[in-house]
Amino acid sequence: MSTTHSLTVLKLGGSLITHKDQRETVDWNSLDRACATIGTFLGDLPDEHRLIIVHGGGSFGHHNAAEHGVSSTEGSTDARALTAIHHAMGELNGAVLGGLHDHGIDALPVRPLSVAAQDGPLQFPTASVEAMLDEGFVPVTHGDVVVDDRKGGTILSGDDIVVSLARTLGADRVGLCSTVPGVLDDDDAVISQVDTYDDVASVLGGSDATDVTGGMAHKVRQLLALDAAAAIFALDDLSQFLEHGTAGTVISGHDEERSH
Ligand SMILES: Nc1ncnc2c1ncn2[C@@H]1O[C@H](COP(=O)(O)OP(=O)(O)OP(=O)(O)O)[C@@H](O)[C@H]1O
Ligand SMILES: C=C(C)CCOP(=O)(O)O
Repeated sequence: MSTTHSLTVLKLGGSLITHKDQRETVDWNSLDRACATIGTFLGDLPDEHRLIIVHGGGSFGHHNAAEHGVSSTEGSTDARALTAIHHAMGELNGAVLGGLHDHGIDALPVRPLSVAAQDGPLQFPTASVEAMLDEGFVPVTHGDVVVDDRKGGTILSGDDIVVSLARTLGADRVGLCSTVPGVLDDDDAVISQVDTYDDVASVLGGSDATDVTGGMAHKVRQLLALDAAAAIFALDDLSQFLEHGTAGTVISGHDEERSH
């Protein structure tokens, strides 16, 4: 892909676009607000700016995966169960695509189970994503089931896909939009910058809701392993992130040793 294009990888968190504590329930209001904000931004964009959207599982993926005992570390060889989890993620992907289309965004689905493999490191081929970007589409991919070396199928977090795509395609901006305004300290104040995992290890937890991929601690670990600066923020700051590339908590630096 030509390096003259600026690329943003944005994750819409499952906590944001679903009611994570209610099985398979889309948060239509938040989803529509996010899509409207993205639509406004893309409407103002010069042609050379490109966007990839990744979404999480929320009450679609995590509930299904937990019921079947599948997580990012616990695999299953039950094809019916793995298909059910993948199917639930497809329903949520359809809702996200619909919301984006409603706001004039030329979004197309990319289903990870069909293209990715967890063979030690994640293998996520990008030919289809790059072709979509080249043709002016917005690829929309998501956390999913992935076939994992010697484990059957495990759960691939959208956060891992963000990092993989950002690294492979050399993203300029990386953002995770969730329900929290950033990484919070013990007093619930937003920590503006994180440079090492140890800086924030004591305040990091999982997710308040059912979550099989590790919640906030996993996000920070993953983003620290990325060369590009990344941001974690809430919906109110989505517009600022899209326009300026920073919002909420900025995670910077290549803290690879501590990120594994
Ligand atoms: N120090 C912290 N600061 C902010 N949130 C934290 C912290 N520690 C744990 N959390 C939890 O992390 C959650 C966000 O992670 P979660 O994985 O639910 O987000 P998401 O990406 O929107 O959802 P999904 O994983 O379904 O895509 C918050 O709702 C909060 O419960
Ligand atoms: C639980 C499934 C299937 C996807 C998890 O993706 P995440 O919500 O980004 O961690």
